[in-house]
Amino acid sequence: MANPQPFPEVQGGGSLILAWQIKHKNVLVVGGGEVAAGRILNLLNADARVTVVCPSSGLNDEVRYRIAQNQVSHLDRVWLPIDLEPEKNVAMVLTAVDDPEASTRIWKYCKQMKVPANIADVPPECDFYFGSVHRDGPLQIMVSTNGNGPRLAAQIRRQIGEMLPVGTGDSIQKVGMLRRKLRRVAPGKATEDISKRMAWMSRVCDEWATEEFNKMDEEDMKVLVEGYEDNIVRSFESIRLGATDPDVVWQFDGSFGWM
Ligand SMILES: C[C@@]1(CC(=O)O)C2=NC(=C\c3[nH]c(c(CCC(=O)O)c3CC(=O)O)Cc3[nH]c(c(CC(=O)O)c3CCC(=O)O)/C=C3\N/C(=C\2)[C@@H](CCC(=O)O)[C@]3(C)CC(=O)O)/[C@H]1CCC(=O)O
Ligand SMILES: NC(=O)c1ccc[n+]([C@@H]2O[C@H](COP(=O)([O-])OP(=O)(O)OC[C@H]3O[C@@H](n4cnc5c(N)ncnc54)[C@H](O)[C@@H]3O)[C@@H](O)[C@H]2O)c1
Repeated sequence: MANPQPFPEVQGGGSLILAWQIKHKNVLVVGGGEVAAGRILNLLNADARVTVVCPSSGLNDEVRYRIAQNQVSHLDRVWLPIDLEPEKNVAMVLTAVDDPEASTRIWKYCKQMKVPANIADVPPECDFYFGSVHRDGPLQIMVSTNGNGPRLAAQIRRQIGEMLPVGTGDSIQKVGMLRRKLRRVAPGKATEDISKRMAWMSRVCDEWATEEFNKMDEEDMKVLVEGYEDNIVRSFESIRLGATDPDVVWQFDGSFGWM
């Protein structure tokens, strides 16, 4: 039966998928094996400040490399409650250890100290799950199966990645540059300024193809933003052809380019 309400239907049982801004915050990773190595890479990609607590004898090559490169700090021992002292300002704990009792101890202590934690492999001891992430510059797509099939999540993530046109990340980067340029040109903070900026930017995103953003250079951006005050969104084609009327895509001058 069709949904009688005009509002989206609630589908409980999912996760709240967010993009956690962990940049420059302290994260404690317990364990230094293969799973820890994957988690550390995710954290470094998000500019977190990472401390790994793990006896040297247990480090795998990748974690050892991150430590040697000073990409992460290292405590050469097993986890201790002092690792979560309030002055250490730990924003998040990730454990990837092969000792379930230690894992549960760490989880309970994290709850006592009110620090969000993920205990790899133990869903009931996770404030949040990891997902499989496709990364292309500023673009991140996370696939979660909500604990049903992590390996399938990785397969789906690969399929999604293969579907996307080459250069999608670069196109998004350009949109980011355009939005920053627009806010420099029109920095207003009043509600009507924000509404106008958002409406114009939404039109640009709807009217321009992703590949056109990819090709857009500094000069194109400048010309496009010049239309902002008058609420004009010129097409990529008209900008490249140098036409001034936004509705005139191309005016034939009879020259076929010979004059
Ligand atoms: C996505 C990914 C991210 C990452 O880890 O970074 C991730 N697991 C990955 C791989 C993977 N994990 C496991 C296998 C072996 C094959 C298999 O069992 O399927 C493989 C495949 C492999 O190794 O190839 C074993 C496993 N995993 C969990 C349990 C416990 C359980 O299910 O109860 C068991 C043991 C089951 C048992 O005892 O038999 C639990 C979790 N694993 C999650 C995330 C969370 C749910 C995410 C979701 O559902 O989408 C959740 C709930 C908690 C968490 O850990 O955050 C990463 C792929 C990254 C990538 O490659 O892109
Ligand atoms: N969720 C997932 O994606 C996923 C996938 C595969 C495995 N796992 C599970 O994650 C855990 C880790 O897997 P792995 O392959 O990295 O194992 P691993 O054996 O390679 O690494 C375990 C690490 O934990 C360290 N360690 C053990 N006790 C410790 C303690 N008290 N304090 C600090 N460090 C300690 C060891 O020295 C070692 O570095 C296992 O429980 C595994 O079953 C999870």
